[in-house]
Amino acid sequence: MSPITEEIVPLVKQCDCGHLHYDIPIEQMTVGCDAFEQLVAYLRHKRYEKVAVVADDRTFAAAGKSLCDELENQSIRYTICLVQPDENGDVIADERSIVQVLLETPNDVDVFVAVGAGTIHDITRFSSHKMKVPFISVPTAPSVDGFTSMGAPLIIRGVKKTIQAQAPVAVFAHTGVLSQAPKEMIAAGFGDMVAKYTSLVDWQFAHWMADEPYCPFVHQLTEQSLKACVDHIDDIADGGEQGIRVLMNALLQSGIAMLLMGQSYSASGAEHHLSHYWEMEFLRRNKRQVLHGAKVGVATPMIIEHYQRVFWPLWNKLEERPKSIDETARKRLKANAASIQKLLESLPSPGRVRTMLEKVGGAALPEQLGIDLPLVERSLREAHRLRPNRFTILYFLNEWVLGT
Ligand SMILES: NC(=O)C1=CN([C@@H]2O[C@H](COP(=O)(O)OP(=O)(O)OC[C@H]3O[C@@H](n4cnc5c(N)ncnc54)[C@H](O)[C@@H]3O)[C@@H](O)[C@H]2O)C=CC1
Ligand SMILES: O=C(CO)COP(=O)(O)O
Ligand code: NI
Repeated sequence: MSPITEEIVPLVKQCDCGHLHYDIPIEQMTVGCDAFEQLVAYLRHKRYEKVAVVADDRTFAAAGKSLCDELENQSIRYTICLVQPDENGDVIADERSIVQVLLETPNDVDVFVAVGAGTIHDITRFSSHKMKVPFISVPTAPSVDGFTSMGAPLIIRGVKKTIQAQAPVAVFAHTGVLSQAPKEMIAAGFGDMVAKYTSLVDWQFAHWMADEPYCPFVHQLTEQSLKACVDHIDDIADGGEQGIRVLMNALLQSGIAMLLMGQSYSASGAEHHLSHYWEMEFLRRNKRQVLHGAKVGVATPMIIEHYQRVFWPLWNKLEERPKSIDETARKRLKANAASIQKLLESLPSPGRVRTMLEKVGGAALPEQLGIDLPLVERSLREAHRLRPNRFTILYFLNEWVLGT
């Protein structure tokens, strides 16, 4: 166990929110410079003899090679699958990558080891789950909060869908590898955390307005991770060991929060839907991908702005638009009016979020990432449809109030 899971497990047992919480299958979580030695000891302890390492060219160079050397030295049998990039040079968590992993993995494998960032993890998470084999996580960059979650956001026939699969049985994050990761990936990890400002607001709103399952403990875990990153923004911007540890632990904890719900409510709201929409559009246009955390980072202040400029004035006038929402929704809005107002007021200003993103070396505006204004505007009208079962303020605004 790790300090994170040691603290969380007993608290989950006490949680009385009334919702099912998934068990945390993660037996060991190491964030340190001896991560690879610990991984080998774990493999021995579990008697995992046939290991399938999944990486891509870059993550193999960053960590896979030295990990495989260690396996070799310890006479542990392994195969390597280097997932191929697409025509644009991007490794994508899609059908082709999954089939490659399934084809290149022996049927009698004991355990998978995902050596990479978010994409390699999701490919491995899904493939290992389908083969009914556990997987071990070796993050190569603190770029997303998906290492410990159970969902695999995949591109299937060009559409980004999240399929619940499995969480890793152990995580071995090498601090030496993480601090050598490209600076943009560290900034992206911070962006994925900043996105929790709006995802948590959307989640709370969804609970009040649409009775979506909600858990205050999971909310608190996520908020705590966000706060740790904001409080240590200078360390994260420095890129030193202390900042990398804070960021990585926050990302791992937010992933566990998702895992507990078996859903990404806590970590992914309208800002993520914009990002997914842009990602799909870039694939259609054959444009090089932009890091997930960079996209959700710039989408966060945009969503805050949109809620303040569009939702708030309309919400105040809902009484004058009797046809726009039904009676149940109107009653719920009335009952929660003060809380919703407080919730929106709790959000930081868009300017403050942009300043934070810039401080860690990230982009603050979509155009800096090559996301043009017409695409931004279209996504604000349509992105919520990517997740028809995920209620957000954007969903409410577009489907219930404006009827777009
Ligand atoms: N499962 C979940 O709950 C979550 C999944 N995600 C998913 O994760 C994906 C994005 O993952 P990211 O980590 O942003 O990017 P990524 O995994 O696509 O990696 C981007 C690039 O960075 C390279 N890279 C990774 N580590 C490196 C290192 N140490 N040195 C040099 N290059 C390195 C990779 O080879 C790749 O070319 C998206 O598909 C997103 O939807 C994001 C959050 C949560
Ligand atoms: O990126 C995520 C959390 O940071 C999860 O995204 P989904 O909601 O698309 O699974
Ligand atoms: Ni994310």
